[in-house]
Amino acid sequence: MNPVSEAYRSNHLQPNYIFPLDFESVEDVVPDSHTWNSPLNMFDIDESSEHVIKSVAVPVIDLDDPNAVKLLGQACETWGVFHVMNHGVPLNLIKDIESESRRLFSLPTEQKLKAIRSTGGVSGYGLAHISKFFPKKMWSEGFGIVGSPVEHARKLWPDQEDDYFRFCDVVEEYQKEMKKLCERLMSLMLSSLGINTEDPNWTGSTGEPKDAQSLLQLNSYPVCPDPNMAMGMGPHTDSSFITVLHQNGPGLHLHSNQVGWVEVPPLQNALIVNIGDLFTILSNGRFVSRIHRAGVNRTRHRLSVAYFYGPPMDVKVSPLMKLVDPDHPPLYRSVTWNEYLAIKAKNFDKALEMVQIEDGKSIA
Ligand SMILES: C=C1C[C@]23C[C@@]1(O)CC[C@H]2[C@@]12CCC[C@@](C)(C(=O)O1)[C@H]2[C@@H]3C(=O)O
Ligand SMILES: O=C(O)CCC(=O)C(=O)O
Ligand SMILES: [Fe+2]
Repeated sequence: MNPVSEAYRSNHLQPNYIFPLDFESVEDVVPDSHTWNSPLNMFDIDESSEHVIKSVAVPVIDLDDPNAVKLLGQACETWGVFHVMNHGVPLNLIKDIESESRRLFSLPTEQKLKAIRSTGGVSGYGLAHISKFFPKKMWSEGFGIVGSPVEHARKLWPDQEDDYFRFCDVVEEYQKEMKKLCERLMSLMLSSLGINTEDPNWTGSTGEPKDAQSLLQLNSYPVCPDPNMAMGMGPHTDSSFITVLHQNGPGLHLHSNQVGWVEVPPLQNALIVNIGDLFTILSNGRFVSRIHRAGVNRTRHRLSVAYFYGPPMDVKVSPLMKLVDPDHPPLYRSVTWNEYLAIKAKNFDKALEMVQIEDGKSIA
């Protein structure tokens, strides 16, 4: 038996939605399992606009601009997505994480499957978690890294010490820079809401400062013989406070009820920032977590690197007191990131509604 089918077979206890397509064996048609030609009917998106992608410029914010705080606030309230320039992340590090990611996804399928994510796990190789909500599979593969990349690298490059160390060094440096950037962005965005936080750490019930949690997600979208029939990553909102994204080519689309699908092209030297559901809760609905998706293309292997930044897992997130008054009652109940992920794992596109307060009560 070929080693790839053997790996799939020996992992038969894994739910099917974790396994990406074996892209090495794809010829010139999109298999039925990956053909997205039926209406999805999620997030109440008008599916007649599915293939119409408009180019409307999303905000570009220069962190060196003296008006950055005000501009960030406006972008978060209207778009929920923006490009950020002068972000302080070394540009050669962004190139390096992209090439490490390319090296990882270029490994033989058999090797990548050695680092397959466990059921219910977050770290390792596999299809994005949201895959289980869609009737068809997504044209992508992903790799999640929480904390140290060492265990993964050992499985991926067991006998190549140089490859192993290079991957770990770049991932660790990128995680460090992303954490710094996210702390800075969070503080600027909170300032735009009139909240001043000197200390980016979170204080739990014990009074001990706690560190934010994060996940580094490498996404790969192999070339596709019929891009109009396939979907790289289905429509979703992120759960984080914020997500910082690097993409090596066009493919990110965001959705607005007024405009429909909008292309977010890569901008040189910029990173993309996305507001996640937990920031919508924290800001009492002022900041928008925008529905987005990733398309695929015929000629270019697209890569994206997403850094999800959120609160410590056991810290409750609720609308900030300063944003709540008789005219602005709390719109959401308090939840930890873990609780919210569990609600999202069951209710997906309805998760934010489930923690909404109506008449003083929430549904979930
Ligand atoms: C912490 C998390 C955010 C995430 C769900 C998860 O538990 C682990 C994977 C994350 C990720 C990465 C790819 C896109 C995404 C929507 C998905 O399917 O898995 C996000 C999730 C999210 O933001 O909800
Ligand atoms: O690849 C992209 O452009 C989008 C990826 C994404 O939305 C995610 O990882 O949450
Ligand atoms: Fe996303």
